[in-house]
Amino acid sequence: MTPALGSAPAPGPAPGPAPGSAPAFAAARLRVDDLTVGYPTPGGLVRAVDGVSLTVAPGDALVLLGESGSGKSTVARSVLGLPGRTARVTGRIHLDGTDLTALDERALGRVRGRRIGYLPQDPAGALDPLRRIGPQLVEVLLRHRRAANRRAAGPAAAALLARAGLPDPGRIARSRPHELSGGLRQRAALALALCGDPGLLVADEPTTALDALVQAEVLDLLAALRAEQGLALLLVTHDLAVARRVGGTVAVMRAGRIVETGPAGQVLARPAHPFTAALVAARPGAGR
Ligand SMILES: Nc1ncnc2c1ncn2[C@@H]1O[C@H](COP(=O)(O)OP(=O)(O)OP(=O)(O)O)[C@@H](O)[C@H]1O
Repeated sequence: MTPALGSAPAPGPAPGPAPGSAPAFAAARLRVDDLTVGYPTPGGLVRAVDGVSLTVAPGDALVLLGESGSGKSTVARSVLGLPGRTARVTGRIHLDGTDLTALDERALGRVRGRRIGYLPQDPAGALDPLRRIGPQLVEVLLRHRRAANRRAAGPAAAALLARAGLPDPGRIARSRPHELSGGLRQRAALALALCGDPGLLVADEPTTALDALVQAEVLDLLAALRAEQGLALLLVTHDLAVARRVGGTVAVMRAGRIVETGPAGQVLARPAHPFTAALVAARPGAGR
């Protein structure tokens, strides 16, 4: 991970220079510059994201860490080109040099799924509950032209399930989502997210619904995909233990801004910003 860029500091005591706040990495897979997202409400414009800049290089991870309502998911949804119909968005989002903010909805649709994979918290949001897993994967593989025909797509789907760490891919392919445990379902959702062979995976609280052991397995799988395939990972979490396990760079968000950014071990062990220190103090042990 390149050092991510921090945004303007939040109100409060000056934290000093944030660890790792170096210039943007030229070869960043994802580069977000001065992103601001507002939503009109009867009471005025709510600024969900306020001047966020960050980079994620191939094989690296950036964890957006913060409490509920700090704007993490809005950053993730904006990268996916889905900030919401009423959103007022300014700033730039570049993926491998392409300015996503300049694309129309049709072109963005091609980027989503193919160049950016999405792993939601709840696999039910990704998987059709009525259909078997295998045909769902086959359909997406064909749509993304990752398989020449249905006959070739079957083995490709099985390979994806294996790549997502699923034992006995044949059985999983024949299963419907409700027949699987939560951990297996999340891995199947990951296989679906990988169908387009994306360079970037956006994962929003991907392990929050899982028990600790399965959570660790899924996070380790994401680490393996980064290491082995150069997948870039943008992961949203409110959980310090998750941020610690993912490693890479942590960007701490508060009230729409990044208040501190740097290597996970450093930020969580020796927070420079009082807000990060308070987060760490509230969860003793999670940062270590
Ligand atoms: N479509 C929308 N319309 C109006 N306000 C929105 C919309 N989406 C998000 N917000 C507001 O933006 C702020 C940030 O929300 P966001 O979901 O990004 O936070 P978060 O850090 O991901 O929190 P959580 O973990 O609870 O989802 C909140 O105040 C939220 O109410």
